[in-house]
Amino acid sequence: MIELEDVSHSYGGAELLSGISLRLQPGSFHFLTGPSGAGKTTLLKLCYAELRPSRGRVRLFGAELGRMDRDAVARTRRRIGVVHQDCQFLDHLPLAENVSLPLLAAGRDVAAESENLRELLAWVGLEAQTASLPPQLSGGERQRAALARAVIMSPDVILADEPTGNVDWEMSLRILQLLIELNRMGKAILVATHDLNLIRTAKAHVAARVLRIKARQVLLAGADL
Ligand SMILES: Nc1ncnc2c1ncn2[C@@H]1O[C@H](COP(=O)(O)OP(=O)(O)OP(=O)(O)O)[C@@H](O)[C@H]1O
Repeated sequence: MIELEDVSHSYGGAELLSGISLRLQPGSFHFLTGPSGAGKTTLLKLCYAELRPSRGRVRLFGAELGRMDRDAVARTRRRIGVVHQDCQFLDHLPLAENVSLPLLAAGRDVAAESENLRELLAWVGLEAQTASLPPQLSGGERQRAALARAVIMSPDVILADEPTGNVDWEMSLRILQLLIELNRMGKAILVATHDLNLIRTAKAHVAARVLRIKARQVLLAGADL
């Protein structure tokens, strides 16, 4: 679904990621870990074509990114749901409208999908907060809203950047459970996280691979994690 082949990325001439090869297949579950500043967010951005690599090839659903025009990239990105590290909501719009923004951006009839939206918000446990503005939400509520927004287009792949960054352990487990449910529906999941306890807990429930960024490379972590 998403394939990186010998990909490198530089910011301002300094190479951050070097010769990365990675393949996210349907139904796979990956964690991506590594020290702060190692390039986890950058790698996710390469996976959803927010960034183009300085070198190497990115293939999305079989099509080579370098050969896609802007429309094709936009269409392809709808198949990838992203949970951003800082959630990125529009603070003046109620939660339900924020979550349905991807539908609007794709030109879909939001009113016709209100039942799906209601079900999705119930699934993440936010049915009582639909009219709340983002600044009125707790960290855990924001993270679950970000997850709902990431999946509203029924993507095939979900990329989550520190989805449990600012929440307590109980809420981390709840968010993990939602990601595991999505994986059981057949979606490929990639979660960038610092939280090794979260990874260990997940591995008891799902066959997850752990990738670690070290010295500009991505390595498959051992079973000791
Ligand atoms: N647009 C940019 N221009 C220049 N440098 C950047 C840019 N984006 C990120 N960087 C730098 O690249 C490095 C990696 O950043 P990135 O956000 O990918 O790391 P990360 O592993 O996700 O970090 P964290 O765990 O702290 O979120 C950092 O040193 C950062 O300052």
